[in-house]
Amino acid sequence: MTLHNLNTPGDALRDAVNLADIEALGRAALDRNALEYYASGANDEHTLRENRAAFTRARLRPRVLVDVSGVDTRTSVLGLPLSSPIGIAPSAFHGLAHPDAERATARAAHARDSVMTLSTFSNTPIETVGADAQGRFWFQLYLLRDRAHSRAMLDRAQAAGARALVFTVDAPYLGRREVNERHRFALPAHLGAPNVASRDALAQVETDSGSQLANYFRDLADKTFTWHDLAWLREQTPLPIILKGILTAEDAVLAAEHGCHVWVSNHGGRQLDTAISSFEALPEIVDAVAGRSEIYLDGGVTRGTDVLKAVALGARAVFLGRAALWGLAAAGQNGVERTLTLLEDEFRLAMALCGAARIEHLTPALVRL
Ligand SMILES: Cc1cc2nc3c(=O)[nH]c(=O)nc-3n(C[C@H](O)[C@H](O)[C@H](O)COP(=O)(O)O)c2cc1C
Ligand SMILES: CCCCC(=O)C(=O)O
Repeated sequence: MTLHNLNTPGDALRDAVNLADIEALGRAALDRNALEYYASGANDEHTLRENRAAFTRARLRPRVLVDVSGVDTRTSVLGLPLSSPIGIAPSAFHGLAHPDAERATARAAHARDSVMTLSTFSNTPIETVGADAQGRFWFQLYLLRDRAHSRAMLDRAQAAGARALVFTVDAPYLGRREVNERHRFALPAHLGAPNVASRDALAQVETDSGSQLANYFRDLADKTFTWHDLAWLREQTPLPIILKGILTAEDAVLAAEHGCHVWVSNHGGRQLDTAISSFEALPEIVDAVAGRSEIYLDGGVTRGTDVLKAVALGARAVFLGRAALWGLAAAGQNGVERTLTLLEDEFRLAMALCGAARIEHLTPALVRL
């Protein structure tokens, strides 16, 4: 196994005491093109900031004099055991962060008993990542206008050991990340999107105006898909389906009625600016789903107390978008592992200080919104 530690000395990674320290290391390792792609949100980035602010506003109501000599953070998602309710959200193009790209992320997820969600737009083919993740991965689908191609990706994902299909529903078009428009974000020539297109096809995408990615995605993605079409998707794969990008009780009810699990997300503030934070959307969704489906959340999770608050309010697990990317940029597999470990340790301590020794003890009474 190659371990590239290109930019961050091992000491600096070891000395990182929180995810903000790792973010600083990750940012320092990236060039402007990659950094702006990872960091940006849509338009004025209100939702991007609000995802964090909402967690901070919520206050904890800790219980005391509980035996917390042994705190157990373990849980499961769709039957897959996890060391803690922390997974990795799908993000495109891990090759911008590190030469080991998605392979490093997958190995980290496996090593830490977590789960990685592999983006349709990975720089590494599904099969390679599947081998590294050893069953600890879900596949994220962007439905392409070419349905046969979409179907083929689902078959490949299942054959590679994916345990669920994460169907992203908040991005018929990409949101406008203005800094990417201004600086014409483009995928470097050495990286491809092998699940989706040949390098030649990518090279032909117009780069003279705006973000190459937004231009490319506009032609590729299916924008016609509705709730009625979910029956079609259901027929294409036996995997459990998770709808990623749900923000309202109304849509959560529809998701549950269609037999889907619910991933509460505003895409890290990259799609509809001023959309509600995922943490604030969570309670009405938990109420509406009423136990019919599993509920996950992403957006702004960087502290153990964030994990605790989301789980207390009914999320089965939370997922890391940028936090995982900063770890990957900082030090490849080691960096992602360190990110997961630090957050899990913070979560364990937060549980202990809340008087909760088991995941089942995390209830809404611990949180004042
Ligand atoms: C650089 C980047 C690329 C992303 N690519 C995808 C993607 O390919 N598919 C997808 O469903 N979501 C994608 N997302 C959204 C993430 O899955 C997730 O919803 C979001 O990053 C969570 O917010 P956080 O970054 O604050 O943790 C991407 C996010 C970022 C930052
Ligand atoms: C065409 C890849 C889209 C990736 C994505 O979802 C994002 O940049 O937020």
